Amino acid sequence: MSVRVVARIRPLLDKELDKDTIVRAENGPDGKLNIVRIPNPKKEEEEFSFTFNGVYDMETTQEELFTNEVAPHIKSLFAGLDVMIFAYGVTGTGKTHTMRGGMKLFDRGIIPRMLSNIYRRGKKVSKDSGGETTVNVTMSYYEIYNDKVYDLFEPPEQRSLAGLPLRENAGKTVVVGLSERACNDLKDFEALYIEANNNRSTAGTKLNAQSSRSHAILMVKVTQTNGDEQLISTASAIDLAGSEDNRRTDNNKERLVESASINKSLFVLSSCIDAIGRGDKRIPYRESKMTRILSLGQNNGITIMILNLAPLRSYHLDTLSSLNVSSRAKRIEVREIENEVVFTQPPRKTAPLTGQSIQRQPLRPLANAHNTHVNAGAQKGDKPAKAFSVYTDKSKPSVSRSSTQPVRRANSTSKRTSDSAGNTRPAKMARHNLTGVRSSTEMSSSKIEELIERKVQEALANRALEQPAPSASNEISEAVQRRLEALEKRIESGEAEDDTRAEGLRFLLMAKQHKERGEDVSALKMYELAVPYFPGQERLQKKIDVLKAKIAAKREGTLKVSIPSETVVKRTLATAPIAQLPSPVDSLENIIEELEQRPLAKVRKVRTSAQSDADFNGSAIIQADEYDEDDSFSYKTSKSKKPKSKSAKSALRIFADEAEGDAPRPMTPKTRQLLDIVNSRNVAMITGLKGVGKKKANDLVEFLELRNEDEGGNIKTLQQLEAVPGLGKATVEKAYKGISALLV
Ligand SMILES: Nc1ncnc2c1ncn2[C@@H]1O[C@H](COP(=O)(O)OP(=O)(O)OP(=O)(O)O)[C@@H](O)[C@H]1O
Repeated sequence: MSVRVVARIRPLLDKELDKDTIVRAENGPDGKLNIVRIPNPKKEEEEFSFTFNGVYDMETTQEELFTNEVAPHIKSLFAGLDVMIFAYGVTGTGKTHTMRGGMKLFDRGIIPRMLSNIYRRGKKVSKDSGGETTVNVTMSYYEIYNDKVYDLFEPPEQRSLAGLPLRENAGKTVVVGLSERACNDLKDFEALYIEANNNRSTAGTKLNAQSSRSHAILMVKVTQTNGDEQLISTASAIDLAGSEDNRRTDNNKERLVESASINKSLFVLSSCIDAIGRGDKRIPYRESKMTRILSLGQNNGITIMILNLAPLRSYHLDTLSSLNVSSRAKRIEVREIENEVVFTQPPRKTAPLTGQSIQRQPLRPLANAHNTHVNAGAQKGDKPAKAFSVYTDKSKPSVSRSSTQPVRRANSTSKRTSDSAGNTRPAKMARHNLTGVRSSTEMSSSKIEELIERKVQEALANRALEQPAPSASNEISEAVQRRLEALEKRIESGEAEDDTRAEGLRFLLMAKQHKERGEDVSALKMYELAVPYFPGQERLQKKIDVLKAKIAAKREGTLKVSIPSETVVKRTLATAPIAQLPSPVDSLENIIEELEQRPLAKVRKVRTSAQSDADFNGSAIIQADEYDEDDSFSYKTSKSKKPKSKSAKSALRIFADEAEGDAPRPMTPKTRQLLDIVNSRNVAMITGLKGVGKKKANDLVEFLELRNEDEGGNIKTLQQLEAVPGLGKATVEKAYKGISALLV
């Protein structure tokens, strides 16, 4: 089954009533509303049309959207399928309104309605089983802000600056150290949801008075227990931050950096969608945390993408861009595989699923010691869970390691070694239709590859998880704690700036890679994303100008004639044959020219929204539950230097910052930049290093992933880098020398 992609056009806001609208919904040949039409920005008399699985026009109510798109899948959730719904679109187009909604009962968004529905269905399931099945609901809620993961149950002032790490386990992305809270009813949920939303990063921008500056991910885990059988499935609701054209937002520096991060992750998402569409072997999931978590095309269950659109002309080019991305997303296949029922021990009477028990470990030690942490947690059954799998519903025992489950697995208190060895693992009861899927004898080569890749990932993750837990855990925790504190102090005292520079450098690297591949539009985008990090950099600006000129010249020289996925419709008689009309992709290239012509707005002082997050009134949910008719529930770059000769002398100099004598010397900026890139674990960036190919980059990232955090996690010196298997001195030297070429 493919990702279901539906578009929702928001109504005009009061302040927009006199504005020109250009987006309209239309019936398809089957009589269903499933087409979005928008004029060609270059030729008003032509229209582009995009077909979706469903289109919701300005009049659509919250209830209609929920009833049509989400309610039918709650049954599937209880049948063991994971459900993921995410809202995508430009800033100010209604993503948060769609997912969270307003205060009034009728205005509630998908999330509160979904919870309401889950509780109702839970009661029904329990009733229908004569009380034998118990249903428990827990939730986790986190945001990805500036590419860092933060638990939304953690107030911002208590967050570790580094955020929570991600790990791959059993083919799924795991947020290590994320808390999971029990919410037995709507009242619990309401309290938790409001509390967490108050911790979300929002701010006022010119385009949206209360703009989400982060991607917010809500995970609702439904656990059904009947005797010693347990079925866990997860509903995820994701409110992505909106892409922004900073020439329209009047963003200040802080907003610009956020914006660059948002735009980068959304760019990576569209690159992933493109790569999946092309059938590439390598999908660039790892280039942003958001795409790692979404794992589009790798996840199982049901995936629904809601494309939010503003009908206004002022959004024209942005709207076209998001229509292009999302119309391609509907070709992504999602395996409709249910989670398996697993056997557990009978429920413990002392099960802690009451009230708002917090099922988490202190955050700080976790941030550095997650590998051993997870293991330790698995061995000490009485301790609260130390890690929560983002997609905890797979049947592997290691995944369901949260000791906070109302019912534990038969071996949840036993050692992980026996657990993961598989010999003593209790038999799983595969659901019949799952068996059907697995017993398929016709396995395509891509499926085999996928299977192998998954197995390798599992093996790697298990290896990481099975590293022996430290015996003197208290001592180590303290050591880790000290290191974290030192790290935080260093960050507070200015290293955060380095982080930011490294982020800017990342964009430059990606730009360079795109340029080398001849992808000029993408390269331009990356250079533009780098601008906020290197304000006033003339050379960067020159690169942008040269690329723009190149793109414009290319476009004029060879007008593309292909119309990839969608149709161009003439509204009036036009003389040009359809085949010669620019495709939507062409129009995207035109964006640049269009933007060039716009005057750069002066940076205005940005209002930080004084409004509290009062957009959601939980009591409305409770009220709703009572309604029967509610059926739902520069840095100063080292100036480009002349290439150094490959003399032994130069090699010595390269390593002089740490190699001479016993005491390490202070790190040179070039070394720091090289190590920043390496430690970013970003394959695309690492591949941008001179002399480092894809294989080396992948091996390096894998090495870093497996490296025990207690040994330092990151590579700290060039010598350590040299020692990485598969690299060696010559490669490191080459990469080091190539660094200056990457700088502007
Ligand atoms: N369907 C709708 N009906 C009524 N008002 C809406 C609708 N969709 C959006 N709005 C209003 O439009 C404004 C912007 O919506 P919202 O904050 O949800 O956008 P967003 O896409 O989440 O933006 P950002 O990416 O900046 O967070 C809000 O005032 C919201 O109440």
